[in-house]
Amino acid sequence: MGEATNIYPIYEKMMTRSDKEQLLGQRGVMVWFTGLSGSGKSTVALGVERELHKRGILCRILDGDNIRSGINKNLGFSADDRKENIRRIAEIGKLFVDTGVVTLSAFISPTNESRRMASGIIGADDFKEVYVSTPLEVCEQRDVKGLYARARRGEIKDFTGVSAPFEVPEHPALTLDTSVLTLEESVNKVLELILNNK
Ligand SMILES: Nc1ncnc2c1ncn2[C@@H]1O[C@H](COP(=O)(O)OS(=O)(=O)O)[C@@H](OP(=O)(O)O)[C@H]1O
Ligand SMILES: Nc1ncnc2c1ncn2[C@@H]1O[C@H](COP(=O)(O)OP(=O)(O)O)[C@@H](O)[C@H]1O
Repeated sequence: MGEATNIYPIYEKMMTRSDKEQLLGQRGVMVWFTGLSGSGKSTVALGVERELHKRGILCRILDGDNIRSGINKNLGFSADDRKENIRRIAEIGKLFVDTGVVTLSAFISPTNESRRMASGIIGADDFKEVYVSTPLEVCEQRDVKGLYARARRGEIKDFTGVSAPFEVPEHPALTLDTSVLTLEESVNKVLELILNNK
């Protein structure tokens, strides 16, 4: 176990990213949503996916439903586990981007350090950070899953925005406050970001 010493790269035999992008007629990119629970990351990502699909653009959403319940089901919400969660998501995302797929990631990713790591794994040119800046009070009022109420009662520890930190992104490509923008407006802004990424 440990070091993979007997593995030899086969990359020179593989079709390239550019071959795949030509096949699909599109460019791979990672749209990295970040924001509090309930801010609207998944809802906006779903809207974007639907619109891309209509335009014949292949898209993949990575979110808690397919990552935290699968490959990352051994991870919780300590600072170390969140970091590992993001690292694996970025590595998986990179595979999709390298296949020419428009990839949408919808995780809180609460720290600048973890988002920097994700950008480093994927490559800064292919990494578009979208900060869903919906205020905590609005997210808490929505309380889609009833988790804020439980966190306030002390039933969930280290809950982002309540008892664990969220660091505001320093230079996002886009900021969306879903308490001000309609869903359609947010979706259109993300679409514009993707479609202008030539
Ligand atoms: N302690 C704590 N803090 C924050 N969130 C919690 C916690 N426990 C469970 N949940 C639920 O898990 C979802 C966040 O998971 P993420 O993988 O996006 O978080 S992170 O990026 O690793 O910080 C988040 O879902 P979303 O609402 O989709 O963001 C919560 O429903
Ligand atoms: N303008 C809006 N844009 C996006 N979501 C909105 C908007 N207005 C209300 N919502 C609601 O806010 C909630 C956001 O939840 P979700 O997308 O799961 O957030 P996250 O993935 O960030 O945890 C959904 O119930 C959604 O219907």
